[in-house]
Amino acid sequence: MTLSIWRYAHLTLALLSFIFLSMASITGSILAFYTIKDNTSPYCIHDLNRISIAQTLSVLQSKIQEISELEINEKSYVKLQGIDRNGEEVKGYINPKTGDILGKLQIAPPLIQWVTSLHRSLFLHETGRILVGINSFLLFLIAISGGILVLKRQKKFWNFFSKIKGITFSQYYHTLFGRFMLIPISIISITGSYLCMERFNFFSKNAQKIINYSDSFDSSNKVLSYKDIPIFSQIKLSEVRKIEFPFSDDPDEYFIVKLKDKELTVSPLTGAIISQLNYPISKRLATISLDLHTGRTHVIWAVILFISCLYILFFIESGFTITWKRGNHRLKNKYSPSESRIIILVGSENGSTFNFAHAIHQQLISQNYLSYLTELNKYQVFPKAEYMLVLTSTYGMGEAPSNARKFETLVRKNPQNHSIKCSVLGFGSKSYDDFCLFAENIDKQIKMEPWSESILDLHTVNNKSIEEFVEWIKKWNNKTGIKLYAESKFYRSRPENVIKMKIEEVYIPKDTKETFIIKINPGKKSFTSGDILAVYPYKAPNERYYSIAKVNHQIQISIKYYPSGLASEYLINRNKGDYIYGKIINNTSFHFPDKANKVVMIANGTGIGPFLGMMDQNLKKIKTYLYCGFRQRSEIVDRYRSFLEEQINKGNLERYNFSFSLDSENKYVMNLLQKDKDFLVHLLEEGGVIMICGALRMQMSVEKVLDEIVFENSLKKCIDYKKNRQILIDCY
Ligand SMILES: Cc1cc2nc3c(=O)[nH]c(=O)nc-3n(C[C@H](O)[C@H](O)[C@H](O)COP(=O)(O)O)c2cc1C
Repeated sequence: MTLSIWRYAHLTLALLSFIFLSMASITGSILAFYTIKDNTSPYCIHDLNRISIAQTLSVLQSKIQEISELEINEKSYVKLQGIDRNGEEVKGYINPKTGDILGKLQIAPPLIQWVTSLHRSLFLHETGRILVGINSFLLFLIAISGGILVLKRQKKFWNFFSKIKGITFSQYYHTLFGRFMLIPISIISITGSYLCMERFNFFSKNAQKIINYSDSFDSSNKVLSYKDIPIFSQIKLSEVRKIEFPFSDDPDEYFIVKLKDKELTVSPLTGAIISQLNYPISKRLATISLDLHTGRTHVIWAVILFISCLYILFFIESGFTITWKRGNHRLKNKYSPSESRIIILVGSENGSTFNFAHAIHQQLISQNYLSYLTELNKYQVFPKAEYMLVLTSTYGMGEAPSNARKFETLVRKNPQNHSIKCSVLGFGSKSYDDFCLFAENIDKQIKMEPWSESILDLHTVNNKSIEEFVEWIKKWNNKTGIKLYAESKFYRSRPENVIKMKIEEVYIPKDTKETFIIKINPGKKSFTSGDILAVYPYKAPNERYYSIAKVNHQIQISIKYYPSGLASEYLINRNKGDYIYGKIINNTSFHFPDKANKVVMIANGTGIGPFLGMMDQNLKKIKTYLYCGFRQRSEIVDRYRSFLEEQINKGNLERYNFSFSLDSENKYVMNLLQKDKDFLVHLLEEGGVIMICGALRMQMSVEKVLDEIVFENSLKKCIDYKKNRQILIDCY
């Protein structure tokens, strides 16, 4: 329960501030990078803590006639203003040990000034600063809630940095890096918030303490040399912010020495401290905050800040990936809970248990079982249920995942009115003491219900083991007589680059479903006719390849239906609006040759599929001819025919010839080729291209015919034309 509260808090805070945080991280990383560059500049003096004010001033005395100001900035650059021995103005960075001028004063480049303003106030002045302050604080809360989530995940405080168990890629790295970045990100956010509050005078600035010392001097006193002023020998340059020098020998003129924590007024005649102004603690904290927030004082810290900014961007990305994956298991059911015979109830925090449940549900639906899939929290009375499958993970100290917390109460409140065959499958990790404890608890509870008929003992799956899951499938199949796939390979995770694609149309002819057409929207994925679509039925790793056509920016596939074929059975049972998983494979060796003078397309059956797209894409109006063999005249052949007529009207196709092997004509595509042999021979001689798509047997017969007719007229054979890419083949 508490895990979820923190998770929602973490997510809500991230949602509230992610735009700001993205901007702040990008600008922050640029500023940190600039600071790193600045901190490694030759003006930067690293051992200021070894040089006293007196040493530097004594060295400068020999070179500079009059010093008006010496300033040491946060990057440890020593800046001097004065007049040299030739009466020229000096304004630049110096080496405090030698007194040499290192270079002229610099200001930040305009881009950095622009980025700084954006980072500090979003160009919105005071309002912007308030927004920045609020979001900094939100970042702090995100870091804290994230830290608590890690603690909850690792269970014990001393396990905070131990191995992370049982989670997905994004979660693993989100947690792993989150632990290390917790401290720097907390510091960035606290200091950012503090600087905002300080800017708006949240803290008292009156806590200044002024101490006056009496100073006795007589008018005969001369200005002391720097080394004789005791405080100058005591204070190191690392302590100094600025020294303002007296304008003349006037006894009312003093050195103003501004240090990190106080300001001293020092008499040049006696060397005595005339007054001391202690800065309020809030100002000192503001300086420390600025040092920590900007990394201006230490290059290593600036590097850590730079890395932290980049990690904040990573956390935003990975955090949203985790959330998206969790939300990606929204349920779409074909049947209602009241009519369904098989009820699958899922308890899952991070979605992996849903993947197993989906695999079962989809198989049941495609075998025409009335299956209903929902979360354990949506438990209700299922009047027609025969089977109930409960798949659930365990979290925390044997607690329920968040979508299963109400289940125990709901079961008590909603007794089923007839007997249901139940079985519970627990998902967990043996690295936790309470392995699958929640599944165990609900298994006991369900078994006690009078309506439940337990058909299997509780079965557990450690670390999402597919083998252990399949063991359960086998047992369940045996008990129920229902045949779910009982091989591990069906449940392995999908290969890379597989995307979800929406089905736009499933065209099943009324006369025979031997061949059907499916249209799919691949989203933004680019492709062309002749490419291949690998389809993954039930998200299983077994893939089935189809040559695709691009028609109206959609994938169009002509599919031969095999009643027990995994993929064709799966696809014929999809509906418009369903999603399938697939991968588009670029098949350059079978793209339309748009530089050829003429193209002949030879196909049989569904091999016509990619050619339909190629002619539709024939914008250059290359003379194209189609020869295609079918078994018999049918509705789908008529559909092809009307598409081809359209293409002829558009000028994309010159002509087409069909043959029907089971008709009275009893002709094959090879017969069509024989008839047009002169045309084909000329076409090849003139550099035209022949493309062949369809069954392997047809390919072999076509090649044989081509060899015969070509051999009569030239010395070349198919193999030679294949080599110079005048014959292109995609057969299966
Ligand atoms: C924070 C956290 C706590 C977990 N606690 C337990 C536990 O107490 N017992 C257990 O058997 N498994 C535990 N697991 C492992 C999960 O139950 C296991 O990885 C499961 O397959 C996740 O399923 P899901 O992705 O559907 O949520 C825990 C995992 C995480 C990340």
